[in-house]
Amino acid sequence: MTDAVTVEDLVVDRGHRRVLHALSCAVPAGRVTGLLGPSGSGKTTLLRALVGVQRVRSGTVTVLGEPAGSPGLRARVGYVTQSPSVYPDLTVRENAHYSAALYGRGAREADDALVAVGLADAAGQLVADLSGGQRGRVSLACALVGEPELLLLDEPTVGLDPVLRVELWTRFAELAAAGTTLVVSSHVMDEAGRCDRLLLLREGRLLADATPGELRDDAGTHDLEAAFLTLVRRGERVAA
Ligand SMILES: Nc1ncnc2c1ncn2[C@@H]1O[C@H](COP(=O)(O)OP(=O)(O)OP(=O)(O)O)[C@@H](O)[C@H]1O
Repeated sequence: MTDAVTVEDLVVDRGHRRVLHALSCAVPAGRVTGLLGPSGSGKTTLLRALVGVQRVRSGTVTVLGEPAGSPGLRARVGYVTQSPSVYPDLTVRENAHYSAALYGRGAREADDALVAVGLADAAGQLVADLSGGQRGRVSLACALVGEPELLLLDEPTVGLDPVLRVELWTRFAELAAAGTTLVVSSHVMDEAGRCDRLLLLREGRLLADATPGELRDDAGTHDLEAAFLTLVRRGERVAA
């Protein structure tokens, strides 16, 4: 299996503090990789480094064979930030169609993206009138419409009800099956089981790079949250 992303010895400082400590990892192509870890562990910072918008102190980040942030990657990498990047004074459909135009796609792709995020019925509504969860889904639709090879999603399921969460994870699996590489950050461990591979971050260090099954076997528990805690405690014992 080839890797869509490789990170080697990545060091990032933010606000005079070291946020990523010589982090090395890889993201397999055509799979859903979960980026899991507590709040403040460095998930967003790592995603920003993959997009190429994060100032890095040292290390290398290679994305789809090119250095992260290379101009040639702009149309090949989609990034959905935690706060929705949408136009509130446009309707849902207008937002999707505008993004489609930017990516050289048509109205059909824009409408398909709205169906994929469950917003077809809200297409005529102004984004300003939507709930936070709905706005997040408009943002996701705007990234999907460009059909990027690598899709980076920062906590895309926050604020969504359980039905929508399951539907979106199903959609992520479908995208991966069609060849898209996805990196999905979350601090909800019950979502970890839906990923093909997991990168577990804690305080800017990689605690584990494994499949959910490997993690369960290693920690001797079926519960991924418990497995994560076992790894944390093991790390603390080693450090002590
Ligand atoms: N703009 C900034 N300036 C200075 N420090 C920052 C900035 N943004 C984040 N940090 C710090 O970097 C560290 C990692 O933050 P990051 O946002 O990457 O974590 P995260 O795992 O994505 O958290 P969350 O799940 O809460 O979004 C934190 O200690 C945070 O305080």
